[in-house]
Amino acid sequence: MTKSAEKPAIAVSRITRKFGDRKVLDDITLTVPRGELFGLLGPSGSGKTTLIKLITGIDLADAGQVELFGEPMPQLKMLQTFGYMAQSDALYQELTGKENMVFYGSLYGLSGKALASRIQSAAALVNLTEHLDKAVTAYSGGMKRRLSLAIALLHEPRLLVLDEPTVGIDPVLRQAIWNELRALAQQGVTIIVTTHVMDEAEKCDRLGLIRDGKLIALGTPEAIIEQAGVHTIEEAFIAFGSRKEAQA
Ligand SMILES: Nc1ncnc2c1ncn2[C@@H]1O[C@H](COP(=O)(O)OP(=O)(O)OP(=O)(O)O)[C@@H](O)[C@H]1O
Repeated sequence: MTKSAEKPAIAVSRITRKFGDRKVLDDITLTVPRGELFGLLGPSGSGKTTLIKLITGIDLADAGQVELFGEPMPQLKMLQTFGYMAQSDALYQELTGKENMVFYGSLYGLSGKALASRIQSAAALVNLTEHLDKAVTAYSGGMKRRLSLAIALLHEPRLLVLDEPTVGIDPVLRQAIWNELRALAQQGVTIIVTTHVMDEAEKCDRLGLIRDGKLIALGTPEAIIEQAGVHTIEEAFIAFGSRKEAQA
């Protein structure tokens, strides 16, 4: 076994990111072991997307380090390692769903039968098979999100980085997608997912609660609830948030 084979999927250490004088992320340390379904929960503007961008190497921290599978980020060769679903869909509107998938699949070096078969299974997973030949302009918001998720899954990455993947997706499909994420994690895929939906947070193996750029709690949903002495994640979030304010 090589040294990096023992390393966690994600290791974020002492990350700070400033925009102007404002610390949008403040000294965040976080480790996600391989095969974990990890949720980053926080209100709008708390820093979730910024942290996700630092993990993928799209953005650079002012201080601290990110490693994926033991490799320092950013690194071009690591692009093959993960599938990334951004908060806003990066889709070619005038192309069909399938053409978008062919384009992104070829960026990952997929072609021929392997690409066709991956497109088929990723599209089936998000229930888009019947819509693959329509132009993306004709897709609803939820369909675009589903296509983005299918694209993130195309090259069967061992890490999935998903920024609010279920926004605009109906409850039935949302449930199906979470079941699939769980199944992927069981197969050893590591998943980091941002959400501000409490019932989604409860489906994660572990959660990081983020508020004003600070990690205010970290643990399994049950442990976080217990530690806060409350009954729900929502109540725990409020409890940890007010403790932090009192400390400040
Ligand atoms: N490029 C930028 N320049 C200046 N400020 C930024 C930039 N990107 C993000 N911010 C600010 O950083 C803060 C955190 O933003 P971020 O997008 O990470 O939050 P979030 O938790 O993902 O929110 P949401 O759930 O609404 O997407 C916000 O106040 C945002 O306005």
